[in-house]
Amino acid sequence: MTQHTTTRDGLSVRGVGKSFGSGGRAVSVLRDVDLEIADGEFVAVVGPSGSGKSTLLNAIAGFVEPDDGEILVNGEPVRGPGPSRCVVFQEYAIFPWLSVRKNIDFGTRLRAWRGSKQERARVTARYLDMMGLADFADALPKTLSGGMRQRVAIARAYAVDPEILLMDEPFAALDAQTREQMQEALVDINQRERRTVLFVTHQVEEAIFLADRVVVMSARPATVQEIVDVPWGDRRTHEIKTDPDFVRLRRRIETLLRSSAH
Ligand SMILES: Nc1ncnc2c1ncn2[C@@H]1O[C@H](COP(=O)(O)OP(=O)(O)OP(=O)(O)O)[C@@H](O)[C@H]1O
Repeated sequence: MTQHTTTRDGLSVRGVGKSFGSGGRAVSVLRDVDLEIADGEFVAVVGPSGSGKSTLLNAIAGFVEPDDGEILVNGEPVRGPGPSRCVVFQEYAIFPWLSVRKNIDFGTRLRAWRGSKQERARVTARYLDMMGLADFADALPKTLSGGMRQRVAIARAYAVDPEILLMDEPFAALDAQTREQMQEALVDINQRERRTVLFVTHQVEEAIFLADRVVVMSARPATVQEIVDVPWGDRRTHEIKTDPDFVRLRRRIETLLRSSAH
């Protein structure tokens, strides 16, 4: 990857390309992907199935090394996984042997914590409360529903306080009703603790409901087809999903996706 000297808050993805395999079997997955996400912005990524959304997220996380281009977090090139980025996966990536409280407390341990033990306990209690987990603080993950486990994963990710939160279809395994509750919980925590978030989803409705901007990827090799602004700021309750402006935006993005899938 080429070196870059620009320093800027947030995430810069510049000219990123990635292929898997070699020779005649090489599959080009990402091509010339450019994306700038400002500090504190919530950006959703949608695209046809198999287009490379997870590959882009994994490249930003540092799990996948791009062949071309560069990725910068606050001006620092990404060279592998690191504490500036924290990933929330579809599967519940929380420690099964730790209680809910200890899982979240682990998040506060991961940051370069300078406060006292009592302060750390207060921070953990705040995240337990924010994600509606206070009554389950001493429970083990196996005793919780899928939605509650994802609440723990999200609370822990916010407690880690990385520069960027990367969420890869975190609600895909949940039933429709739980998914809506989780969307609201995420809106709520993010309105209180504004973070830089990149959120990959299949659902256009979810993307518009959560994000400040929606990045529409093309079919493979994926590139950024269009970036759509979502104009309703913090006005995000489920009623908005039936608002004519919401429906219009959803249809527009769905049409873009249909036109790019081949
Ligand atoms: N490590 C890998 N080795 C080989 N091929 C891979 C690897 N990771 C991803 N791919 C391929 O890259 C393509 C894009 O995959 P990716 O998971 O990034 O797409 P996606 O848009 O997130 O898919 P979906 O919408 O189905 O979740 C797929 O064809 C996949 O098989």
